[in-house]
Amino acid sequence: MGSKAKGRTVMEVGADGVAVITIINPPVNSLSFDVLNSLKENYDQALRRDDVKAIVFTGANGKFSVGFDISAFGAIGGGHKDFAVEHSSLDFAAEHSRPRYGSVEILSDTLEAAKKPSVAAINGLALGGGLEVAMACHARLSTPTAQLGLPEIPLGVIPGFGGTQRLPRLVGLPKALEMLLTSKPVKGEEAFALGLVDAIVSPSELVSTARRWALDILECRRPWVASLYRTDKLEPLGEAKEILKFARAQARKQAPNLKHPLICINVIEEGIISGPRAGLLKEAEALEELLLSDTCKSLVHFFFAQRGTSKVPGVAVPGLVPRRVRKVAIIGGGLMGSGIATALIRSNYPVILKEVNEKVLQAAIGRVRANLQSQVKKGRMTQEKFEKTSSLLKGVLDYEGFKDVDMVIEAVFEEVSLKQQIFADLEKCCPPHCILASNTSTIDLSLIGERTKSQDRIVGAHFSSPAHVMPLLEIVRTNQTSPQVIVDLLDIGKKIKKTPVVVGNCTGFALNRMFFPYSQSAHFLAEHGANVYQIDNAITKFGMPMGPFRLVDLVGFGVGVATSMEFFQNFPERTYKSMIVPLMVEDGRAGESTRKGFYVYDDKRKAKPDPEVQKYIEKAREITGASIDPKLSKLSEKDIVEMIFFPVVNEACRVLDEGIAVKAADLDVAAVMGMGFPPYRGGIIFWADSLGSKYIYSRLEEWSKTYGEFYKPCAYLAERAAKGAPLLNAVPLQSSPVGQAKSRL
Ligand SMILES: C[C@H](O)CC(=O)SCCNC(=O)CCNC(=O)[C@H](O)C(C)(C)COP(=O)(O)OP(=O)(O)OC[C@H]1O[C@@H](n2cnc3c(N)ncnc32)[C@H](O)[C@@H]1OP(=O)(O)O
Repeated sequence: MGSKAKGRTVMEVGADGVAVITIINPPVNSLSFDVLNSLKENYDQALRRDDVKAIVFTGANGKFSVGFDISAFGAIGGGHKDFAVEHSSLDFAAEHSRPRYGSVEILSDTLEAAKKPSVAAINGLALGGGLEVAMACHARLSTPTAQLGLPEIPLGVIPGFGGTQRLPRLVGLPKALEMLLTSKPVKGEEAFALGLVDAIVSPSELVSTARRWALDILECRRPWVASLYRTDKLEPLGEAKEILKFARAQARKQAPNLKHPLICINVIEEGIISGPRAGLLKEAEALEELLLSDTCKSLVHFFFAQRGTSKVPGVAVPGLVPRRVRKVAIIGGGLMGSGIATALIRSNYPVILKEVNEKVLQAAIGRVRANLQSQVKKGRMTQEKFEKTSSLLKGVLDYEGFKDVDMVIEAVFEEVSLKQQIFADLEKCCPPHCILASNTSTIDLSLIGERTKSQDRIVGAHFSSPAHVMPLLEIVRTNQTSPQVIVDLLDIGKKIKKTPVVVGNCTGFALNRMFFPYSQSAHFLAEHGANVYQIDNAITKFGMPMGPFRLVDLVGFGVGVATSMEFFQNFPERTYKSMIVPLMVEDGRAGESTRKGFYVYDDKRKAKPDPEVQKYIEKAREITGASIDPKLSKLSEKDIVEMIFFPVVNEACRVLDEGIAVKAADLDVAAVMGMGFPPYRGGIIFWADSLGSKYIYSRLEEWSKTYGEFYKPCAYLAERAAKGAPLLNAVPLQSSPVGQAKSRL
C-alpha cells in the first residue's frame, strides 16, 4: 500500500484460529477504496489460510465504521470532477468501483456465502456501508451505546451494500423503512431488541466474545445465519405492499421534490417480490444512477460544507484548543434569551439568567420551562430529564453570580447605549478570561464594546429565532476578537448542536444580509402586480419551508419593519421601500400573532389566503407610485424563483467580496441552516453555480434596467460572470487568511 493510502485493515490470527480484521481509517473508519481493497485482501487471505477457522470484523479506536468514504462518491458515480478522489490503489476503483461488485460479489457471494463464519464486533458507530458489512456477517455483537443506522438518504443516495435487502429481513419492514427513510440510527440496546444484533457486550469483552461466538457458529452451537435469505421477519406479500404504499405516500408528502426515497422503497419492494438477489442487483443499479444525480452532488457538497465551517483561516491552527466552559450567564430572558438558555441547559451547561425585576425574571424562566415542556409533550424528553435540565437554570437580578462565569451572552433590546452599559458592567463583574458575547443582529460589536478595554474577548453569538430550535449560530468576530474566543465559541456551538459559521462584523452579518433581498424582492413584485399567494406557492414548491409572505406573518410585522429600517439606513441604494406592511400595521395587522397578516389564521393556526390583502396592495401602490407591470403580473414559477433568489445570490456575492464570509460554502450552510434553503440544492451559492454566474448576471442586469438599482448585479458577480467562473471556491480556504482577504474583520 502506498504512503498516501487512505486507511487500511489489519488482520491478526490468534491461537484459537480466529482472524480479527480491524478497520483503521481515522477519524471515523470510513470505507475508502484503500480500506475496501485491504479488507478484501485480508478476507481472501483468511479464507485461504488453513489456520483460520473463523473471522471477526471490528473497527479501531472505538468505532466500527461510518460507511463508504463520501469523498470518493464521484469515483463510483462516474468520476464527477467536484469530488476529490485521493486513493493510492486505483485498481479497486478502476476495476471494481461499481456498487454491484462490493455488494453482490464481495459481501454476498464471498463473505456471506463463505465456508468460514464471520462475526461483526460493533463498537461506537456502524453506519451506512459499515452496518451493511456487519449485516452480511453471520452474527453481530454490539456494545450497548453503539449506534447503528443507514443514513444514506440525506446524501441523496440509497444503501448500496445490500442494506435495502438485509435490514428489512433482520428487523421487519416497518422498522427498516423508518430507519432508512428517517436515517435515525438505533442504539445497541434497541438494535438487540429489534434483532439487528445478536447480543450486547461490554466494550472490554466485545472482541473476545465475538471470537468465541464465531467458533460457536462453526461448531454449530449457535446458528449460522445468512441475513439475505431470512424470511421470518418479512410480512406476507399483501401486507408488505400496503406498508410500502403508505411509506411512498409519506415520502411524497415529506419531500415532494426528492425521488431517491421513492427509489429506495421500490428497491425494497423488488427484493420482496422477486427475491433478495434481484433486490441486490436493482439496489446496485439504482445507487450507480443516484450517485450521478444533482441531488446527490448537492447533498454531498452540503455535507462537507457543514464540516468546513469550523475550518477558519487563522483560527483552525494547531495548538489552539477550546477552553472548558463550566458556567454561562445570559442577560435578558426575552424570546431570544430564553431560547438561548434552553439550548444551553439542554446540553448540560449550567446557566444563570439575569433580568431586571422579579416579574420579568419569572416570565423568562417560564418561557424556558415551556420550551422544555414542549419537548416532553412531543415525547422527546422524559419528565425526569425535564426536572434535571430545568435545575441547571438559575434566575438572578444582579451581577453577584457573574464572578465565576466563563461566558456571558447578552440578549437585550437592540439599543446601543444599553448594551454599552452592560458590557462596561460585565468587564467589572466577570473574570478576565470570560467571553463577552452579544446576540445583537444589527449593532456594530466594536461600538458595543467601546466603553471597555476588553475588545479582544467581545464576540457576536447571533442565534436565529427560535434559538433553541434553529440550527444556525453566526459567530461574529471583529478585527480585535481573539482567535481563542472564536475557537471556544465554535466548540460551544457544536456542543449545543448548532452549526456555527464564523462571519465578519456588519449590519445583518451573513444571514440577514441574504434574507433581506429575499423579502424585499417579494414585496417589490407584489406591489408591481405579482400575486402574493402565487409567489409563496412557487417558493414553497422550490423547496423553502414557506414563502416570504407566510414567513413575515410568522416572524411578525414589528420585526419586519424594524429590520427594513436598519437596511434602509445602511444600504439605501438597494432598499425597496414597500408600503404594504406599514399599511397593514396601521390597521392592526401584525401577522400570525394577531391572526391576520398576508393570511388569516384559524384556531389551529392554519393559514388561509385573505382577499382583503389586495386592498392594502392597491393602497400601497397609490403611495409609492408603483404601477402594475403586465410582465410581473403573469410571471411563471421559474421567473418568480429567479426574481426572488437572484437578488439573494447578488447580496451573497457582496458578503463574500467584503470578506464578511470566509468562504462561499459557509454561505451555503447559512442559507440552509438559517433560511431553510433546500439542502438538496446544495445551498444558495452551489445552486447559483448550477445555473451559472453568467446567466444570473444577465438576468439581474436586464431587470435592473427596467426595475432599478435593487436588481443591479454587484461588481463581484459581474467579474465572475465576465470570466464565466463559478462563485463557489471563489475565495478558496487556503488562500484567504484573514489579513489577506478584503476584509472588515
Ligand atoms: C454504499 C453505502 O451504502 C454508502 C455509504 O455508506 S454512504 C455513507 C453513510 N454514512 C454516513 O452518512 C455517515 C456520515 N457521517 C456522519 O454522520 C458524521 O460524520 C458522524 C456521525 C459519523 C460523526 O460525526 P462527528 O463526530 O460530529 O464528526 P464529523 O465532524 O461529522 O466527522 C469527522 C470527520 O470525518 C469525516 N467523515 C465522516 N463520515 C465520513 C464518511 N462516511 N466518509 C468520509 N469522511 C467522513 C468528516 O468529513 C470529518 O472530516 P474532517 O475532520 O476533515 O472535517
